[in-house]
This record gives sequence, structure tokens and C-alpha cells, in this order.
Amino acid sequence: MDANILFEQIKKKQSVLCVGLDTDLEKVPQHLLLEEDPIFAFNKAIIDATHHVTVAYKPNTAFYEAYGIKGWQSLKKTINYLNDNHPDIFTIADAKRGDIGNTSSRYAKAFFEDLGFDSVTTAPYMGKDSIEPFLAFEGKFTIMLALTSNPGAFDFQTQKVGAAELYKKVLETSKSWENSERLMYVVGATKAEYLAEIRQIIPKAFLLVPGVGAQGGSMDDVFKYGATETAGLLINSSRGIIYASAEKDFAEAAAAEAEKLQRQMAVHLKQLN
Ligand SMILES: O=c1ccn([C@@H]2O[C@H](COP(=O)(O)O)[C@@H](O)[C@H]2O)c(=O)[nH]1
Repeated sequence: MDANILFEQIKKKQSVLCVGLDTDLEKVPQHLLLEEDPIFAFNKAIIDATHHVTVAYKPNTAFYEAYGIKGWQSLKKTINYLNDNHPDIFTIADAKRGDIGNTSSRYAKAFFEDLGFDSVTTAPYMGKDSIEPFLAFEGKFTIMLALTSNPGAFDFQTQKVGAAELYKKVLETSKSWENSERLMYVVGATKAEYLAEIRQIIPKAFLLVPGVGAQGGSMDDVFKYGATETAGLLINSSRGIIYASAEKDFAEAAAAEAEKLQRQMAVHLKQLN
């Protein structure tokens, strides 16, 4: 996907909402378990109910891999459903991959070509040759972990390596990689106060920001420190939206939560223009 399509979606929907499809059969409404493919049935209902306020969907692959081949088939059906019915909505495979070059090439082929996602998340720990194979794909984006939302982010990412913190080195160094214009970065909403400095290093790149809602991050702070004139943000909420209700009204409840977040986003987006 061209980034302009994403910008147009943001403008049209007045939203930077990314809905996380972290579908767990222990949490979906019981009646769906009678369906042939309960994971896909759940995802389809959530997508149908939320797409009008959503600019990106992010299935976390762990929730599909946990169910083996059936889970992988549900993931494939979900991405096909999105590509067939909502081709202008950005898709993210949250898989956090990255390996030696030839292996990374296979991961990239799996997520970009076979599954057909617009983007995949990657971990930068193995360096340039582990990420450039993803960046080689035209029309696709690689979303690299920079400063994550979890408490363990302080174990390594904020530690100094020489004069700068590791996450800053990751941001700075990655700018010199081939096709770096195809990079986006993950920064947790729980680390919003770091966003002003992050924006000095990567003023234009899109940020995928998880951690609002269930993890306690503040959307207001994300906009305050991390927004650019064009927004350049995707704010993710998974559990807060998809498990808003565990009853038959789960899709309506998800829509209500998504709309609530979109209204908050619209207020911030108006202030940017
Ligand atoms: O730093 C990170 C990177 C990825 N995630 C993922 O985002 C969602 C968040 O889910 P919520 O239910 O909205 O908390 C989930 O898939 C994580 O694996 C993250 O939270 N933080």
C-alpha cells in the first residue's frame, strides 16, 4: 500500500485507530464456538462493526499460531477478508520477526506475498542485515520495535550504549538502511513522554503506538508528544475494543468502544490542522 492511501483514510475517517485482532477462543462469546471457524467469525464481526472508524487492523500472529494450522487458516481468511472488502485499510501482521538475512527474506515473503499483509512488525536486535530483506519489498512497510510498551523495555532499550540510549541508536542507525523510507516504528503509549525526543530523530516516520486502554497509556499524551502535522500515528487498542463485551452484543460493544476512541482522536486531529 502507498502511504498516501493511509493518510487519506486518516483524513477521511478523522481517526488513527488500529484495532488489534488478538483473538483468544477463551474470551470470545460462547455461541461463536459453534461456528466452523470461530476465530474468523469473531474477526469478521469485529471488522464489520468497526471498519468505519478504523484505519488499520493488527492481528497479533501469536493468537493464531497458538491454534496450529487451524489458527493459520483463520489468519489467512481474516487478511483475505480485509484485502477483498477493505483494500484501503492498512494491515499489520504483528509477528515481531527478524533473523539472518536469508531467513528474514522468507519471513518477508510469508507475510507480504503469501498472506498479503501491508506490513509486518520486526525486532531490531539482529541488526541491519536482518531488517533490510523486509525493506526490499516495494509497497510494503516494516514496523520495527523501538521503545516498547512493556515494563521490560527498561531492561535493555533505555540503557545507554556509549552516549545514547539503545532505542535512540536503533532509530538513528536504521535511518541509513536501504529503503529506510519503508520503516515505521513501535513506541508504546506507556512511554509517551519519550515521544518528543523520538520525533527529533524520526520526525516523519509513522509510529505504531500500542498500550492505550488495557495497558494504561494515555492517548492525549501520545498526541501531545508524538503527533506531526500529518498525524503520522497509528494508535492500537486490542482487548479494550474486541472484548468490550463477551455476550451476543460483542460487535456492537466493540463498535461503541472504537467510536469512543475515534471521537477523542478527531478532537486531536482537528487541532493539528
Ligand atoms: O510494545 C509493544 C508492542 C506490541 N504490543 C502488542 O500490541 C497489542 C496490545 O494489546 P492491548 O490489548 O491493547 O494491550 C498486543 O498484540 C501486544 O502484543 C504491545 O502491546 N506493546
